[in-house]
Amino acid sequence: MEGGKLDDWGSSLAGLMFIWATFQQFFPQFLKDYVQNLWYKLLHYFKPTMQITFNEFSPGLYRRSEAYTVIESYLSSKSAAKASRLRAEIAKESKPLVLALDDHEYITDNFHGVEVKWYRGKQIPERKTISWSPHDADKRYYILIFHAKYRQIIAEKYVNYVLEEGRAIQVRRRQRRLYMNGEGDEWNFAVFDHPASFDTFAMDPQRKEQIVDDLITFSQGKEYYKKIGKVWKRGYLLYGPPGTGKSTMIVAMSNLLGYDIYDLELTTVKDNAELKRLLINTKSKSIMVIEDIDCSLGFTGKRKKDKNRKKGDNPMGEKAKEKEGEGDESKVTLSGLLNFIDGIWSACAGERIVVFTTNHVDQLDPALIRRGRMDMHIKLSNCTFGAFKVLAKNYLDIDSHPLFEKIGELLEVTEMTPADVAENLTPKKLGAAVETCLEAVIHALEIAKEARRVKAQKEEEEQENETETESVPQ
Ligand SMILES: Nc1ncnc2c1ncn2[C@@H]1O[C@H](COP(=O)(O)OP(=O)(O)OP(=O)(O)O)[C@@H](O)[C@H]1O
Ligand SMILES: [Mg+2]
Repeated sequence: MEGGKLDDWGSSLAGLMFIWATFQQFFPQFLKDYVQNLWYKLLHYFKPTMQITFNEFSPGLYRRSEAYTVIESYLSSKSAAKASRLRAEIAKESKPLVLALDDHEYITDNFHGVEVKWYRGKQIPERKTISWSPHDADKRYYILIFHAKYRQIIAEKYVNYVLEEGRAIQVRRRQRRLYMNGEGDEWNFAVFDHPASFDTFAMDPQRKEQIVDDLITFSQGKEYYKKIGKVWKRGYLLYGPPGTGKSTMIVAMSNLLGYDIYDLELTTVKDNAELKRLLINTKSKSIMVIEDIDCSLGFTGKRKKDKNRKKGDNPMGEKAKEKEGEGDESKVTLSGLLNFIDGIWSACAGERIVVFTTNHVDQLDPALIRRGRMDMHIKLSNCTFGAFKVLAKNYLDIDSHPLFEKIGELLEVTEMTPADVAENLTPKKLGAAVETCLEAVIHALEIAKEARRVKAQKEEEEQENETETESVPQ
């Protein structure tokens, strides 16, 4: 038989098989098995196809198979455009419906020019008694059908591609979680839906772009990290005065990459062993956050080389020293924390970001923030004119205004955090005019400018007094 004819026959048979699959539930099991076997033999004779089945439940396992759920997510992204019968599901509260392939339906997909077919089947077990076991429920499966000559590319590359894409879709759709450590080595979590994003984050646009690029490069760097032999993780140190957006940026990072956040409260961690157990209990695609690292804990033990430090030479600053005196609330040591960040155990869940925040970067032990541990140091500063424009767009939906010039001038000579500017931009009455909000910012900036002038004058006077006292002979 000619190749083309053979293919036509094969396609017709494949079509018949799908019709059979739709009605098979009305026939006894032995007949179903027999017909199915015959079908595949005939199909293979006319068109040398291959197929891979992915079952919903693997024998002996009560959980749905991961491959099945990942394939389901992948196919749902294709189904809306290609399949004719769809199921509608709600993936996340207040999010649009997800359309997925219906039972006994198939769609085609294309991978580098190779056409494959996916079929979603359902097996209905013969029920004699009522049962709650998932093993006795309808069992579904996906069959991937392709021409035998593409065996290598499909089995080796396409299947992996589908699994990776499917996982990425799952991450985008899932509800983000904010984990907190409580008693012992358990994490408690809350579902997390914070709207902060890099689009609305106020900072110098170029620096912002660098940070976003860095994060995206990291999240797509699986192969790169493997190639250079490094654990797939990256550290960011966010530092700057209170109210400059450190915590907000962490949320923006999580929303950008779809990662969960683990907010680690070091002061409640008993010792290094507990810290290690907490680490093991985390999942990948996450951001591990330690806020205010400078006052998170007083280290009761130090790394060997630290033993020679003089008393009072505590690397973690005054607050840490106070804590050290408070007894043995937490016995986590600096070396315990360093191990946590990049010891052998840190590799237990790849694709992880570690973020430290601090208001006093100069008080941190250099070992803690050296490159390799904290790869990118991000300084968050008082509001610049560029940052103000982002806030004005967020809060008042304006790109320009005659009052902008005055605000720009004032921002150059005085300091105000983005948090304060944002508060002044917030309309205090429903329907408040844009001018009123901008004038509130100008007013606040003028007060800050005056306060700064008075402070500078006072300092100058004090200095003059000191100089005079020094020059008066005793
Ligand atoms: N750069 C910014 N862009 C947009 N909003 C900001 C920015 N900085 C601060 N804000 C606003 O100010 C509020 C306080 O900011 P945030 O809590 O992120 O500051 P922080 O640097 O973490 O302060 P702290 O050091 O006190 O923890 C946020 O709710 C946010 O709305
Ligand atoms: Mg904060």
